Amino acid sequence: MTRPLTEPAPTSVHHSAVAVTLDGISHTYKSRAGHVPALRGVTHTFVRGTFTAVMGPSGSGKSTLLQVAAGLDRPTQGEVRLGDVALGGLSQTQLTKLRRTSMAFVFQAYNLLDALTAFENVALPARLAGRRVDKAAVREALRQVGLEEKTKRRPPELSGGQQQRVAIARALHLQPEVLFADEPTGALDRSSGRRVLELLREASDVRGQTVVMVTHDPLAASYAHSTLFLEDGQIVGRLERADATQIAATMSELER
Ligand SMILES: Nc1ncnc2c1ncn2[C@@H]1O[C@H](COP(=O)(O)OP(=O)(O)OP(=O)(O)O)[C@@H](O)[C@H]1O
Repeated sequence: MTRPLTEPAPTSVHHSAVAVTLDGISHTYKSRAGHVPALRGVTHTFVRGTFTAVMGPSGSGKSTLLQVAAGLDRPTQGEVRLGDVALGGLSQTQLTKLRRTSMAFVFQAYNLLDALTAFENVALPARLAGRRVDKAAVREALRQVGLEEKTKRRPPELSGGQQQRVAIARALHLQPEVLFADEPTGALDRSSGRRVLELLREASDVRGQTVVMVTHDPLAASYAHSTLFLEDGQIVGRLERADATQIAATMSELER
C-alpha cells in the first residue's frame, strides 16, 4: 500500500496487516457497588485500513472496549496488541509515546482545552508528539469539518456540535495509524454527521488508516465496512457491508 508523504516515519507498528488485536480481553470495574464485568473474553482483530462500527445496548461494554483497545485502560485479563506490540509489556511512558505517535481518540466529552483556540486544539497532539506543526494542514483539517471560519474561536464560544467537529479535526490532522471514536456524530445534525462519517470512511479507504467507532445509530454504522455487536461484554454478532436496515434489525433482535 502506498503511504501519503505526510504520514509519520514508520515504526514496527506499521508493518503488520493487523492494526489492533484484542486477545481474550476481560475487564472488570471495581466500584463500591461491587465488581462490574464490563468485558468478558473478547477476541477480535481490527485489520489495517478497515472501518469498524461497534454497536450494542447501553452498558454492553462498547466504551470500555474502545478505552482498552486504545490503551487508555489496562484490561483485567488478556492482551491488546497494536501491530506487533503488546501494550501490556510497555511502561506508562512508552505507552503514552506510542499512543501519541500512532493513535487518535475522539471522546464522548470532547476533551478540548478551553484556553486554546480551535486551531491550537487541533495542532496540540502533533506538537505533543514532537512533530512540526503544518499550519496549512491544521487549517485543512478544520475546513474538512466545515469550521474554516472558526479557527480562532475557543471551545466555550462554540456549540456542542462545533466542539465535536474540532475534536474530529484534531484526530484527522494527526493522521494516526488507528483512530478510535466514541459516538463521534452524537451531537451533530444530519449533514455534518454525514460529512464526518464520509471523512472517517475516507481515512480508511484512501489513507489506509484503521477506524473503530462506537455508535448507537444504524445509519452511522452503515458507513463502516463491518459492524460488531456487543451484549453483556461479549461480541455476539458481526455484519459485513450491511445497510442501515440490516443493522437496525440486528440491534432490535439484541434489545428484545
Ligand atoms: N468507571 C466505572 N466504574 C464502574 N463501572 C463502570 C465504569 N465504567 C463503566 N462501568 C460499567 O461497565 C459496563 C459497561 O459500560 P460501558 O460504558 O463500556 O458501556 P457502553 O456499551 O459504552 O454503554 P453506553 O451505550 O450507555 O455508553 C456498564 O455496566 C457500566 O455501568
